[in-house]
Amino acid sequence: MIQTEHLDLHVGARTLVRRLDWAAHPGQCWSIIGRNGAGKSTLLRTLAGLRAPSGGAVLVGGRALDAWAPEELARQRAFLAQSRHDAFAYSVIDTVLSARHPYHAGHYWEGSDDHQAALNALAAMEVEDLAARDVRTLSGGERQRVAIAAMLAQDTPLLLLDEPANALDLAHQVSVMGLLARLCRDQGKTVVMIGHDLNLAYRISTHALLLMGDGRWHAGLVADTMQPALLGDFLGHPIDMVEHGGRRIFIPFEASA
Ligand SMILES: Nc1ncnc2c1ncn2[C@@H]1O[C@H](COP(=O)(O)OP(=O)(O)OP(=O)(O)O)[C@@H](O)[C@H]1O
Repeated sequence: MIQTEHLDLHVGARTLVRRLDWAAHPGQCWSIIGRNGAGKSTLLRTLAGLRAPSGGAVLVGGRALDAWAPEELARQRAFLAQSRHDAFAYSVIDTVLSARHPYHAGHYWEGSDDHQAALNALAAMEVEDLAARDVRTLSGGERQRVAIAAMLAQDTPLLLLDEPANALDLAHQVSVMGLLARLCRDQGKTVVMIGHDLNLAYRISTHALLLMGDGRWHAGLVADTMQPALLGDFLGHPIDMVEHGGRRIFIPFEASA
């Protein structure tokens, strides 16, 4: 679905990612893991086509990103940014309906199918009762769920999400992550997301991409990559792990007080 060939990412004099050869296939759910400033958001924005690579290439469906027309690409991948600023008084339903725009080149696009798709997405995120609200009046967690609903309404095979669990309470973190896992497992979607919660990432991801922030990276199945020694190395902090009821639980070591 998406792959990189010898991808380099530089910011200023720093190399964040060096020669990344990586691919995410339908049905796979990838977590990108690394410490603050390691380059996770820069990489995700590059995968979305919002930032040019410093070297190498990103391919979606086997075609270089710049070979896709913007509207065509918007039918292939949806992107959830880490933060957003709402300058205007749009309603929640209009915000989600606007995600249907790629399906209506040059035509009136608020057809009944689109309304249904938007309402279904709002219901999946448990925010259907907010449909008429001005987005500027929503709480942080409600706004995040509306943004994810818009991604669902965009109905793309590839979803790129920068910290989807941001601002969500515990119950919604678990339900949103569970939904993303089901989209991969049951509908063959490809999910690539950034997250700082290792336990949540391990529960729902099939694969992980670890970034060191100095060019080095490590990619593979979660069972192989999400190992305490490797995670501790990439996160710059020692991590312990316990197996409990078939689950792995990661615990950061704490110096005794
Ligand atoms: N335009 C820019 N000019 C200079 N430095 C930049 C620019 N954009 C990003 N950086 C730097 O590149 C590094 C990577 O940033 P990025 O946002 O990708 O990190 P991240 O891994 O997503 O971090 P976090 O976990 O804090 O969200 C950071 O040190 C950041 O300050």
